[in-house]
Amino acid sequence: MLQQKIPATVITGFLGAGKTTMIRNLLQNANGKRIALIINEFGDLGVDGDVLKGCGAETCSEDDIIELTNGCICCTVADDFIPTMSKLLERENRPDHIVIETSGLALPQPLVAAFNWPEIKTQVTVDGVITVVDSAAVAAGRFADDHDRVDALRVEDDNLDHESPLEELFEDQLTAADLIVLNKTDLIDAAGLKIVRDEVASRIARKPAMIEARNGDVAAAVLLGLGIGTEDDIANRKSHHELEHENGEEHDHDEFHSFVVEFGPVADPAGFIERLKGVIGEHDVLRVKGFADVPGKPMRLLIQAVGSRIDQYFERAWGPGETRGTRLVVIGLHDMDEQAVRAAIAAAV
Ligand SMILES: Nc1nc2c(ncn2[C@@H]2O[C@H](COP(=O)(O)OP(=O)(O)OP(=O)(O)O)[C@@H](O)[C@H]2O)c(=O)[nH]1
Repeated sequence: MLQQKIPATVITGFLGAGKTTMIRNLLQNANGKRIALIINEFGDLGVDGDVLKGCGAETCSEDDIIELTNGCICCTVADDFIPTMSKLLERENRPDHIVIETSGLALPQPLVAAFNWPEIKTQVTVDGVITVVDSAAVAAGRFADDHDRVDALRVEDDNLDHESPLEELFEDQLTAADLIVLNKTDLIDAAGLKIVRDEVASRIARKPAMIEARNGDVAAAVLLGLGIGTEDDIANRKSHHELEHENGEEHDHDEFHSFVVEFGPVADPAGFIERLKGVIGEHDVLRVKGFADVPGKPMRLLIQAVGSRIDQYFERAWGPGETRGTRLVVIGLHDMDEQAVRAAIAAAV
């Protein structure tokens, strides 16, 4: 008997838009559907996987959460993604649905195109691509505000054929979408939301549905079961890179840079967060996430910075064999001064 294809939902969106938060919600209201999750992160700390493993949803056990940390999924399709999918499909206990969280810097197009590879196409179909948008960041002009800077760089470097890397990625992720989730609407008012809707609509020729959300709280029935089969249409949703390099030049992430800072205990977390905010603002850091060791506290402190907005909460107890320590991933544009940021964070502790 021919097995039914397993639907796979691709969740994309820029750094910190709320992908992991939405997936966490999804796992907790998946109505008994068994979900396998493939998570890809930029920066190799595996924070998202940790956050999701800790969510305790019965519909997705730790075995069902697979982390791909060898770089952005769009660049490691052949080496990483296809073998992972093949292994998943060989399992006796196949999932009802596969959810893939791309890194915030990934282009969804090569990933979706991989579903046309023969070994995958017969068994899985892309249920839909969902693009999560940080509405507050869009309203603040985050993806459109550095035209001057890019123009200045272009004067310095004739080879620069890109628009702003943030803007380009934002458009590429929207271009791939079957459904757009305008997240973080709690941070803006009605006028801001109108700006976001107009801005998003102006970036894409197709008109996928747009829904609004807070903390990624969207019913599973809305996210899963779109039934689009996006792999058949992905050639019509080309990224800037594909349009510019039809000759097959490799795509890379040279526009962005990430590193991990590690240090000891943070005795004054409130003060540290405040000072970290300053460092982020001064050096235009895009994203910081990781865990801190707060002396006297049995739990580790999760730190999540998106631009200079920082969330923090005690996430889970340090394990018995686990070495306490503070480890943060820092992500910025390629010209971020790593040594200066390292020194500034060290001074902020
Ligand atoms: N105020 C507010 N914060 C949110 C909302 N959704 C997510 N966040 C916060 O935004 C931060 C980033 O959320 P994540 O879900 O980790 O974002 P992500 O897209 O998975 O991030 P990357 O994997 O780094 O690309 C976290 O601190 C979340 O708690 C929202 O609707 N409103």
